[in-house]
Amino acid sequence: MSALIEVSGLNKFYGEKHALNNIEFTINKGEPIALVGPNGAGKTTLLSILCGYIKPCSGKVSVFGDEPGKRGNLSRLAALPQDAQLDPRFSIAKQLTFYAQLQGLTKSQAKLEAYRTLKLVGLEDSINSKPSTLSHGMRKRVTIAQALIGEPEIVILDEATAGLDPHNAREIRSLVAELSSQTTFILSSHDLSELERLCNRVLYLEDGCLQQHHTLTNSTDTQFITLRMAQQQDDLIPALNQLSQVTQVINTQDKEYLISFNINESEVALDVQILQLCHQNAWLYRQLINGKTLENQLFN
Ligand SMILES: Nc1ncnc2c1ncn2[C@@H]1O[C@H](COP(=O)(O)OP(=O)(O)OP(=O)(O)O)[C@@H](O)[C@H]1O
Repeated sequence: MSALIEVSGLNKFYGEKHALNNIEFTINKGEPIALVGPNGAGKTTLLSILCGYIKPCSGKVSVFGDEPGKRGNLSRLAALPQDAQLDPRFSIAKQLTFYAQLQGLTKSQAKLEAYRTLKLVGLEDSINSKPSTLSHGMRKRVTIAQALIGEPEIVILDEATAGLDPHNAREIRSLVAELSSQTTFILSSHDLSELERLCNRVLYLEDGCLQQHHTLTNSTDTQFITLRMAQQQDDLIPALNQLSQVTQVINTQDKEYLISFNINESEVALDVQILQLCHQNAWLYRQLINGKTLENQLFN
């Protein structure tokens, strides 16, 4: 598999501030990547370097085998900043047509491309609307359509669903999932459950350092069960600890328990035993997940 992005020994300073500290990772074609980290961790700085907006102080960064931002590669990578804005003066069709023309399409090709991308985000009926007549969610979808112009191979979406209602957020997630076979998405978000659903790999930045580098496959994860209850149950932890396969139970947050266990082939599967336990005690559970949630992978 060819690497689309290769980063090694990357450092970025803003004056005394060491914003990125010796970062190293590779992104291959067709694997959606999540970029996670607390405020000020260096996510925007890293994304800006990948786009070629700012230069690293040291290290190697290669995008499509070239320096980031190389002219010939500009249409191959699109980035949607968190605060992307539309021009209030022009219809969304005009704006997207203009951006498509900037990529070298003729006016008629560009119009078709504007229609194609607006259709992808479900806005083909609003094509002649000005941004002020659209809802916040619709405007966000227009900016995502803009990022998809010209079918870029890499699309960076910074907080693509922030501020959207659940319906709109779901539409965007479906679109990303649908396009992931042909487009490599890099998604930055504070919504870990969203990233968990969409991404195979996670880059976790903290204070400029790449702290963890996960692959979200369940194969390494089968020794954990995450149990979400309808109510906090004081008797639950002692009862779970009585089950012979269970090695540890952590109350990770309100009503959520992370259960570590050793598989014993001769016994009834642990998830079944846990459900029986809930049934016998009339404890209402909300969700049982085989494995750890992304949040628990990062923080527990
Ligand atoms: N232009 C700049 N000049 C000086 N310091 C900067 C500049 N841009 C970012 N920083 C600092 O570098 C660090 C990383 O900032 P960055 O914006 O990359 O973090 P982030 O992870 O994107 O944060 P957030 O989640 O809040 O958007 C922060 O301490 C920030 O204050």
